[in-house]
Amino acid sequence: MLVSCMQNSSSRWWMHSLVYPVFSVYVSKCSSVSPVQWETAMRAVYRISNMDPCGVVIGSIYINHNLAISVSLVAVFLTLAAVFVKWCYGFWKRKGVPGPEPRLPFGNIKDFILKRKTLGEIWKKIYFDLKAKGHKFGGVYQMFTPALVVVDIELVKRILQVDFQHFWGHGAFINDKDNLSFHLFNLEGPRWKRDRAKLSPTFTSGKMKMMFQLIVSCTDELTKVLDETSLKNPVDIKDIMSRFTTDVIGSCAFGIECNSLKDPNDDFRKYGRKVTDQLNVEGTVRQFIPLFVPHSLLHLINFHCQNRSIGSFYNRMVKATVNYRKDNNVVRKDFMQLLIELTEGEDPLSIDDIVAECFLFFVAGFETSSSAISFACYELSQHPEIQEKVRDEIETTLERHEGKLSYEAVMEMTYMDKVVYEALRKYPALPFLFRMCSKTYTIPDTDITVEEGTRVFIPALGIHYDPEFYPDPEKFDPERFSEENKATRPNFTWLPFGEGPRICIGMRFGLLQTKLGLCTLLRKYKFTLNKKTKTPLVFSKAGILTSPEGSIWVDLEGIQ
Ligand code: HEM
Repeated sequence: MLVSCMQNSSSRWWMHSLVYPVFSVYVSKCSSVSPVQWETAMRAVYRISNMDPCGVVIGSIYINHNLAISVSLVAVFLTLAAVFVKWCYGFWKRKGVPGPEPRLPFGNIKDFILKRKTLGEIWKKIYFDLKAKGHKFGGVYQMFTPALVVVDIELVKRILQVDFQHFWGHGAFINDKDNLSFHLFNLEGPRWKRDRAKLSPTFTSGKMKMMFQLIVSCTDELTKVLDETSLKNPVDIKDIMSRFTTDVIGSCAFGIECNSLKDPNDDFRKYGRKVTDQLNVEGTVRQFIPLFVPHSLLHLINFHCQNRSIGSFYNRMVKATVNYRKDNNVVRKDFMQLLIELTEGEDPLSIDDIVAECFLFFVAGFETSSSAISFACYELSQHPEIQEKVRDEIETTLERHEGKLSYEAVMEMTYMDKVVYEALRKYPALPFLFRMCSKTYTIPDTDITVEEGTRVFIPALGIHYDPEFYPDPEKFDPERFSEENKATRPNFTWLPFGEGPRICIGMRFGLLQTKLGLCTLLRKYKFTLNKKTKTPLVFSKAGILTSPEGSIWVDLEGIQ
């Protein structure tokens, strides 16, 4: 049988490639025949069967012995890979956790990798699918890595707040050799706790009041630029507001006038865009690598989350400002001053810490606030009655304050608050929150454990569009945030700033600059949506932050 099979030319090379090497080792292991004796015997078989021991001929093609071995190795490798993938994708099933079926090789994020959906939209869909089946959480896979998606609001609260000691990090990558990565968002454990406690007093309402005039100075420039650009309608509101918030953060965190409103190509804006612009391929790829590549490997290759030119720019900028202020006894009412004070006294921050925090304030502060202003403009431009109402509120409030835009006046604009809160509900800058499990956790009322090192996602966008909490969720309705309506919803259902001990430390500042940007625009102009804006809005698939594809274009009409 063996010989007749070998004499059949089409099956011969398979016998040759697969059976010979495996069989020879097997026989020599299981019997007293040595490999050399087995080799000699096989050569005899080849001679009888007319086969060439260095290769075989199929039709007119000669296949070398080495190639045959390679093919067999590939076959073995593919079999092992298939077993491995099945085992990986069985992780949640083995634990009894429900979830959508993963697909090779992207797991559950294929549409994101292929740029068909944002990551926020993917977790939102999974949230609704799980909720429809009555599940409180579900297991998903980012490529091959298992992660948990939380649906139940009680469990959201536990993870973000009550059981925080099990989930106190974002699971970010920190490179010891890159001082830019040692900022609050990335830090975990005792170091995060220490820095958070040190930085929190920097963001009290007293400190916001202190910095208020610095922001107002930037609104003066915003007014000028709006006056110039309104002559050539339509206006790219996202671009102008990004330049405005860049100037605000530049002034408050770095103590410099960066003038990106005047000069869109200013260095500060240029580097800011390098970090956050979702069209910057290198920046986007660097953002995602730590999500998918094991951190041990990233340490090995000394991976930097930012291009090194960005690191040098911010290091140079902050160190020069700190030295200048120290040498010349300059004191300014801004974040930089408060940070410099933290380099003195007990357990001081180092200059590298300050560079990292300034960098974070900039990155976390300008894009998030400018997109909040832009999305609010998008909605207001389509709801003239709401636009009119908030404008009226600004005017009547300012009348009470002798026409002066003061901190107290802005704090009294409660309808403006509702408009901004509703815009942040519909368009949260970060459409999902994430935590890394730092200590094995048993999900309450189950025997399911979440292991240390598992990423947990809270689908904020899903929660914000859940009709159980926000009926008719697509509708822009600021009244959802009246005191009576807020009281009907559970806590942890409005998450644009996160929640729990890791809630956005700059929330007050972010809201303040958002409201001031809107005030400046609303006082001088009525605005409507220009048809250059894609409606319904399409979101950019490139990065993590919620950002419109293209931009938001409005037509401005001056108010006499
Ligand atoms: C509308 C504006 C803003 C939005 C929507 C926003 C949103 C967020 C979100 C969602 C988080 C993550 C919270 C979590 O994981 O639970 C966060 C964290 C953070 N944000 Fe903001 N942010 C804004 C403005 C700012 C500003 C202006 C600053 C600083 C000047 C800032 C500094 C930070 C910092 C330092 C963290 C990390 C906190 C920590 O991990 O302890 N943010 N922000």
